[in-house]
Amino acid sequence: MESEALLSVRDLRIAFDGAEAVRGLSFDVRPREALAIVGESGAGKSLTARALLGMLPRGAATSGTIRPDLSAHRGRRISLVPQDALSALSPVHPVGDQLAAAVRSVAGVSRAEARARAVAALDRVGIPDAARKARAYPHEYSGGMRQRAVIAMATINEPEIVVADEPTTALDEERRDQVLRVLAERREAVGAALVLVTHDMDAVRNHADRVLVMYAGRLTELGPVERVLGRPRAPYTAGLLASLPQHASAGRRLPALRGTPPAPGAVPQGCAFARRCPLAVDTCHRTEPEPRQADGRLVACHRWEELPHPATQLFLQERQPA
Ligand SMILES: Nc1ncnc2c1ncn2[C@@H]1O[C@H](COP(=O)(O)OP(=O)(O)OP(=O)(O)O)[C@@H](O)[C@H]1O
Repeated sequence: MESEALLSVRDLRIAFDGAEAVRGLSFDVRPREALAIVGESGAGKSLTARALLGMLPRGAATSGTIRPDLSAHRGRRISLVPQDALSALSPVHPVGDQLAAAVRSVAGVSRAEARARAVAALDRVGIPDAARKARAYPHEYSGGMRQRAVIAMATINEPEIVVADEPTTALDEERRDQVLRVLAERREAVGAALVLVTHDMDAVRNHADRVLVMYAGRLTELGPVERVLGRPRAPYTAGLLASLPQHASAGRRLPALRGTPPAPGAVPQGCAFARRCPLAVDTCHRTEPEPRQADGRLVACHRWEELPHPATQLFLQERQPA
């Protein structure tokens, strides 16, 4: 496994004022794979993604290792597609100039050549009339087009890894899949791996090879998408999937995870999910489970063998009054 890693994260910890938001996370990113990171708000997904880029917020204290360290090669070997395209583009320069500048920051090419590459890159992400649009400013683009331009920017220098942090959250539903398809197409064309932070399980199903499920700053489950989503082994993953709208039906309540995740610095002893877990026993409240290999994935749960399949009912019953 080590030898196939493009990037290895080991025992990553990220804390603010002593409160750990990421608590000992280890995983690999493999060449050309699409790795999705999912979990409820506050799980530490964005921090993890940004740590790969060396773009953590001020005040973050980190330990552990990320190898190789690509933070000095941002825009070349590793690039970011953020949630908000406007934060990735300068408002005061035409989009084509920004792409051309990105090209010239790595390749010793003429202005004309950089410009031609910028236009071609915009064309490839489906910007109509790319030569003209290259002269326009970001505010003259629609939201979906801006996000495509950012994808063009993030892939123009053929990086090894593209990190996309909720890249479609700001878009309407119709545009989301289009933008994800463009992202998949471009990163495949340049041979880059993708790390995709998302809340959208359809995006995971349609666009990722493996999925890392995070809870309270830790790995809960990590493995191939079809295995993990098809038959989750961690109760948390099962609860997350059970909470999706497709499990609601006439006259039935939507199954749901009770409660909320613990805040950094207030994580209880034992498994951080135990208080919300329908399968928790004493051990779960005492000892934090370490990730281990089980059924073709990594799972951090003392009770993974007891989880029924499908587990939806387990979460539905939890919500019903006694
Ligand atoms: N700049 C910061 N200062 C202090 N604490 C922070 C900061 N950024 C993040 N945190 C803490 O780390 C936790 C995890 O943040 P992160 O952005 O990684 O969550 P996330 O899983 O990406 O959530 P979301 O899905 O809402 O984006 C936050 O809930 C917060 O407690």
